[in-house]
Amino acid sequence: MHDAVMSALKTVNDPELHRDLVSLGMIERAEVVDGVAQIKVNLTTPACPLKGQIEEDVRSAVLKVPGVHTVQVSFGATVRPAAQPALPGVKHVLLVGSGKGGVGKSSVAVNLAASLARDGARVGLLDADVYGPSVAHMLGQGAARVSANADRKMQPIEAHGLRFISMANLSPAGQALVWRGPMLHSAVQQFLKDAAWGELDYLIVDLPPGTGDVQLSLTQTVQVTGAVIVTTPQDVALIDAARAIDMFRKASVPVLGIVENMSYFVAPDTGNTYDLFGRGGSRKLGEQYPLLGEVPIDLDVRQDADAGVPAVLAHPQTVAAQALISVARNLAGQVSVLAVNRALAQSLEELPDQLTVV
Ligand SMILES: Nc1ncnc2c1ncn2[C@@H]1O[C@H](COP(=O)(O)OP(=O)(O)OP(=O)(O)O)[C@@H](O)[C@H]1O
Repeated sequence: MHDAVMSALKTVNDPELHRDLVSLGMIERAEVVDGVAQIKVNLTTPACPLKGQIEEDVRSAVLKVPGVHTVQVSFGATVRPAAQPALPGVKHVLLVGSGKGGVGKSSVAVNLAASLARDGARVGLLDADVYGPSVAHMLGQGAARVSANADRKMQPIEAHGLRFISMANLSPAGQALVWRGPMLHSAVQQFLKDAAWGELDYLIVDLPPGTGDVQLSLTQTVQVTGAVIVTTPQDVALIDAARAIDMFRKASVPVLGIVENMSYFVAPDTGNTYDLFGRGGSRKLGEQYPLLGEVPIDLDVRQDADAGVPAVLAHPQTVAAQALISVARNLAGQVSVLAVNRALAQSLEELPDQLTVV
């Protein structure tokens, strides 16, 4: 019976990875007792965007096995690391960048991090927007101060199920930073390497807007899995977003997708939708970059940020929060695809050596 169930599961493909669940090592348990099959699928991310579809496909495949009348599907998740871990204990470093300031990059970074943590991932958030650090404020921790632990490492602050570090928690409130490139480089290095991040599935980095020293320094300091570009849909923002994409391309950082923020506005009184800045404009950036989602302008996103609770936690049912949750899941899906494909490519590279040994 077990063999028959495994054969049935071999016909189910992960919709994003395009390989079957058995070869991908995603079947953690497959048991049948008195006609009841219990299947536990170990997803490649707890924020899997296609969990529902996988559940349906597993159920219908296993129901075809003679003698099975009920299928119970449960899920676990283990995030697959990049070929080389970014930092000790950190599986993926994901950069959130933008060409221009004010497009909602920090809001997206904070909500992405909170959404991934809400789905069960271990998440860190590094506010590398050293000139305008807003992450601490958006997480309601503007007054908190970073302390050193027993190993004299910076201890990230915990809030809303994630860990974060921001320059705002190091420098006295309200003081501007007047630092030159090399100092910024070393500050970012310290945030990354001298902080006790612990075990993380994703370390989200909120970059300063544009294409400057901090961005370059980060891509050179650690093995980054990929970058997300946040833009608004109007042409002036897209021109700068294209520049940011080009910077990542030159630094060999894969662009995992685009987030179109302030994409449209739904009037709360009439329900009418207005495309204030020309919704869908980010498609002009090119077909090769997945559009991770379109986030509308929403009063809650701004008010929740000012109240220190990310909208995906404070008002998860609103259209904007749902869009942000879906952006986070689509991003997690892209990361899984990249990690699994890299692991496969690596195992293929190793194959000739193994054959020689045999
Ligand atoms: N979808 C949205 N709906 C409503 N308000 C938003 C939305 N996205 C961002 N905002 C608001 O717009 C303002 C700017 O957002 P945010 O600070 O995230 O932008 P940014 O791109 O990180 O800016 P900078 O690069 O200058 O740091 C904030 O007040 C934020 O609350």
